[in-house]
Amino acid sequence: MQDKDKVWIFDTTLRDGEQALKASLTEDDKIQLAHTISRLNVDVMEVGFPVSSPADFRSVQRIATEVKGPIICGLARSVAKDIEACGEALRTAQQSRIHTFIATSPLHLEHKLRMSLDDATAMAVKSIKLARNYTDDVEFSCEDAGRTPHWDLCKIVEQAINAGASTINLPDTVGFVTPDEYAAMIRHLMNNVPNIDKARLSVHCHNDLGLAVANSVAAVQAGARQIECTINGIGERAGNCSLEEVAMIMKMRKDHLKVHTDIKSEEIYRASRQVAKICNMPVQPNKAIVGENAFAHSSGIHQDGVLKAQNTYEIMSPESVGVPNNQLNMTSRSGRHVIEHRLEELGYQKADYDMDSLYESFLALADQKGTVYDYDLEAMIYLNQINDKDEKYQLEFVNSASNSQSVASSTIGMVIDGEVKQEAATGNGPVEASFAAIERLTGMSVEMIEYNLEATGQGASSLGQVNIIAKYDGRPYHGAGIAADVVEASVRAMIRVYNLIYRAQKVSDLKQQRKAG
Ligand SMILES: CC(=O)SCCNC(=O)CCNC(=O)[C@H](O)C(C)(C)COP(=O)(O)OP(=O)(O)OC[C@H]1O[C@@H](n2cnc3c(N)ncnc32)[C@H](O)[C@@H]1OP(=O)(O)O
Ligand SMILES: CC(C)C(=O)C(=O)O
Repeated sequence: MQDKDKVWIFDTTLRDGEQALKASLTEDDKIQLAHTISRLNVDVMEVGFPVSSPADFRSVQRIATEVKGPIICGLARSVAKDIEACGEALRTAQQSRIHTFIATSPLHLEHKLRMSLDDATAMAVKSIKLARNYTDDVEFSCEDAGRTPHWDLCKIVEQAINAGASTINLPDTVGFVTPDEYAAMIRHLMNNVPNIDKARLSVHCHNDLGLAVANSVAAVQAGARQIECTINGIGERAGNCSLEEVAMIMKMRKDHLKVHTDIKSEEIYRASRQVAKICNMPVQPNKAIVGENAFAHSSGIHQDGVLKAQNTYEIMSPESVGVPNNQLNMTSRSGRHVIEHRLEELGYQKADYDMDSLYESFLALADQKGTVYDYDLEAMIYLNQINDKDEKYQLEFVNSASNSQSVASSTIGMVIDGEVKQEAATGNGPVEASFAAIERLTGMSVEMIEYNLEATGQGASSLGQVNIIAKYDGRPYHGAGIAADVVEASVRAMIRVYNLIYRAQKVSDLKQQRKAG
């Protein structure tokens, strides 16, 4: 018995998503991503366009052999050689689908394909029949359906279903239509194609006007039961409908939409991080569901609300999408409640500090540097003021050398407690060599958690900004450095980290003394 309220999730991260990447993914990258996507419990996974290159053919073939669970799908134009390559690449899959397509809009027919709708229909029918020799599961897409007259869609879709297609996809290829128009198109087909009950209707939306998710939801409300989407919304141009967003909309608004998916939402965050990393496509911080700020609260009124009842400002729990916890960022927009809460978590009682004066120092520091971290809070309690000018470690000079034929070397000069000292070290690159020299100078070794380099400005006047998160004794420290030279910017960021560690050690000594006394 078919579950009429289930919306199939068709992931196309490795096909449409991959089309948008600057650097190609290796076969191993694709296998790794395919396993991750299958853990999400998607229904179908489109993993490539086998005819397009020998490497794509091989990776589809490997995924078909190695990845179990979802239906493995490949894309093919409505031409015999594409279908044959696709069928061959998918041969070893437990369940396979051939997805074939042809454009149907007057614009694409006239200028791109240079043929009539009847000719395109004949090619589609022939291809679907050929595809059925390889698998019973054939999907047909009317490319640019969003700009195709509805009655034209009806004609080709009816014939495609008669030829053996069991999924009919109506893509808004260029992200042009609005949700009400898209819903009307779905309804038109449902009401006017006589054999429509023999196929599942699918949607594939692009995000050129930022409507991919809204259009997909509108189509589901109108009766579509498959959404094509990608993790983090990656894809051609402005991308595709984002998998995590539609999956969570269906989950969080089941009360209203009355449909569901089989997505294991707790796997979303891991998948998003992996796609961002392997595809080298960072996620914008304010991206819904998976952005760095999606579960971060930065203003006092929100933080106070969340501390009193999490759902005041969180419509879903971070754990439900696999994010370990929410974040209460301490900034100049924070209030006293969150500071008190954080200090309580760190083991402090109200009697340990005077909130009014602490809050004053907090605001001054937050205005100056943005985010205030735990070690800053503790330093405010134990040290009357945080004066960055007389820090323990100060950079005197960086002298690094690197070339493509040998290891890099670096000599760092630092003023430590007023005395100039220098050390040299080697490494795989000048940054690594510099960090090794700093380690020698300070006698302390840190564990690098994150290293981020960004260029600010353009051309000759551009600056490198380096942000580092490094752990020492189990605690993360954040350092930033800016300089025209990226090695120097890295060194400055790392020295900042060492100064914070030194300050935290001083605080810890004072803590011990206070306890003892
Ligand atoms: C909307 C989408 O995302 S569709 C998928 C887009 N993905 C890709 O294009 C990635 C894979 N593509 C490729 O590797 C190559 O473009 C190939 C192998 C498919 C074709 O390469 P080439 O033969 O060199 O052709 P090229 O890409 O320059 O042009 C496309 C040809 O396919 C035709 N074509 C386009 N779509 C279709 C279709 N659905 N069915 C049949 N023919 C089509 C075009 O009209 C053009 O034909 P022409 O050479 O007779 O003018
Ligand atoms: C091939 C189809 C499904 C497509 O990618 C599009 O129309 O955007």
